[in-house]
Amino acid sequence: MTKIAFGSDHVGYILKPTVMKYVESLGYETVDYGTYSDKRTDYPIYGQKAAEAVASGECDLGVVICGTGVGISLAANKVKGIRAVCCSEPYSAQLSRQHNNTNVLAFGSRVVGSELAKMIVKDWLDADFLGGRHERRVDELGAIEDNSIDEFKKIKDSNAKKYLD
Ligand SMILES: O=C(CO)[C@H](O)[C@H](O)[C@H](O)COP(=O)(O)O
Repeated sequence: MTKIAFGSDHVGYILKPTVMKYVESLGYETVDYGTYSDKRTDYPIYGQKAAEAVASGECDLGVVICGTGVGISLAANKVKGIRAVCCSEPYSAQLSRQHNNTNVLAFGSRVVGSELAKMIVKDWLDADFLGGRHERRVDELGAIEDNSIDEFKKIKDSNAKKYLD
């Protein structure tokens, strides 16, 4: 069963249980990496926890929530191997999976209500990475992260079959 890591700060905590319950109703397993109350705390802590669960393979994907989604998405993206998207509508969520192979979704409980949050999560989870030319670009993101972009460009310029699209 696909396992989804959840993380939030105190503001995202307001929306998190509703979204977790909905994701479970879709047939996914969920794991809550905190925070576990509305006591003021800091989003980087929980963005990192959820992102590391995805990066390590402990979970398959992650959903992180703060006030706007911005701060906690920034935190998640600091973890190697994480491609976190912050969005407030389903279209970007879907395309972020199809084109960018995102593995963490972020949004803000001060920005979206529970019903729109459910739509965003469902469209994100339902979408699949399209590969092809998009794979080259995602690999390029990884090369930047690994500080190996020069090596990557050699592979790309060699017209490696993988990147002919
Ligand atoms: O919404 C945010 C901007 O990214 C943060 O993630 C926090 O949720 C927000 O800054 C918390 O604000 P508070 O005034 O400390 O409750």
